[in-house]
Amino acid sequence: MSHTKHFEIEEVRERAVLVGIDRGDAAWPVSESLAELERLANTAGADVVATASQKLDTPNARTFIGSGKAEEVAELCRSFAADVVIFDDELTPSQQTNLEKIVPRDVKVIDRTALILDIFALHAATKEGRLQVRLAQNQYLLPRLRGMWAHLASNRMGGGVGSRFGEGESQLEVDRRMVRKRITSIKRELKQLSEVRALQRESRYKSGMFKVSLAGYTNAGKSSLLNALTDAGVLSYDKLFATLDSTTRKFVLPEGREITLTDTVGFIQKLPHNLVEAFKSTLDEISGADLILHVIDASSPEREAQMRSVEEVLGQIGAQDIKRVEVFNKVDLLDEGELCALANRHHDAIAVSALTQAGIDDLVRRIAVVASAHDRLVSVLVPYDRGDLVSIAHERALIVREEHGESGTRIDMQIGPAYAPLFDTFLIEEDKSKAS
Ligand SMILES: Nc1nc2c(ncn2[C@@H]2O[C@H](COP(=O)(O)OP(=O)(O)OP(=O)(O)O)[C@@H](O)[C@H]2O)c(=O)[nH]1
Ligand SMILES: [Mg+2]
Repeated sequence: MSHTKHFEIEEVRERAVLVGIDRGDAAWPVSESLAELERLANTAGADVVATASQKLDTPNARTFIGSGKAEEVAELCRSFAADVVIFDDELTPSQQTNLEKIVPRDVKVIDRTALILDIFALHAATKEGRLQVRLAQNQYLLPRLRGMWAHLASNRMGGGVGSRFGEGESQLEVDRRMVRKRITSIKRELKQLSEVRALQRESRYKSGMFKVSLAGYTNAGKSSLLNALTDAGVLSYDKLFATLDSTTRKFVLPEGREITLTDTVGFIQKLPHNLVEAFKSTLDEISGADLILHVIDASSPEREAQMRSVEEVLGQIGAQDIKRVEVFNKVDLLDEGELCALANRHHDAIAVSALTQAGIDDLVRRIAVVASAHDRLVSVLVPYDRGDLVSIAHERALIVREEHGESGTRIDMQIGPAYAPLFDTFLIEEDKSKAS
């Protein structure tokens, strides 16, 4: 696959030191958070050579960690010939500057947010995806711009070369203005693309098809599950954020009803706010769904905390009221006892394995139940010159009984609210007790 090659060819792996603070959070122990940061670093092309953490309730305003700890990190960089220090939380611009003065020259200091942005930039495949990443990158950059040309400023004051642009304006102001302009123009381009996407969604909506979105923590197996259901051939990868662009596939439920399934970008704890905003139109695929399959890696030790952070992001994008089914994936990695405990804790959930296909039928059945929850139960008599309606019934409804009589085809069926009105003129009777 060309994607794999891409990683092999460009591999110049950097040596990274990871730094986290221990806030005594039982749900996300610092060790787990750093383990995740290591996976992010690996995905971005860095190997972790050393790790440091410090117990702290609130970060140090100047250097994030205490100054003694910062010296220790600098020492680690020297001993392990590190190229980069990666902090597990977002640094303020001044913390970043101060830390860069403490670590050896040429060692970069970055944070989790910059790392995630980097991975997104590596994996963005469509025009919209790339624009969304560039928007988030520029928004991240804006407050972090420094007067890189500060040493020239004094020369400029005295006139001469380089002093003639933007009178009275420092290089920093020029840079900021440029980045702001770039942000505006990216936003404009994105707006046009999102209008196109909205139209596509609209036409899918008008088609009345039931829309299902797969959402969940990164690496939970959303793409694998879409592949298991539809042979979509979506890239699934043991890397974080393998999927950035949503893929929509048509899926036919066993009863014959057609629905759409959409794979989406994964979530992560401490997801940069800018990124959520920049990916708004991609995330609209989730907030516009009729049903969200919340895909969970059942084998992850951080499973419950991951579920909570997904719920949080779903709230941020206004998807909290959409019907949701929890799908525990990778159950092939659990033993009997763990499976029982899972079932006890989450009664309503479905356990599956995209790998072995276990539980996939249960999942499809559950989707079918939810898709038919708003159906009307009707009996109609369709005249023989309306074969078009009979086809619609076959494709979109759940047929209970079908008979060919003298004056037409009698169909007893469960049909969604989007299609039912088409049959109103041929209605014989309706069972209102089914109304939901
Ligand atoms: N053992 C096991 N591994 C699985 C299963 N489903 C997925 N995986 C593996 O988990 C990894 C992540 O799978 P993906 O389908 O790429 O996960 P994703 O949720 O789409 O991830 P992102 O797109 O990065 O958010 C891959 O290495 C898969 O092979 C499963 O049921 N069992
Ligand atoms: Mg994926």
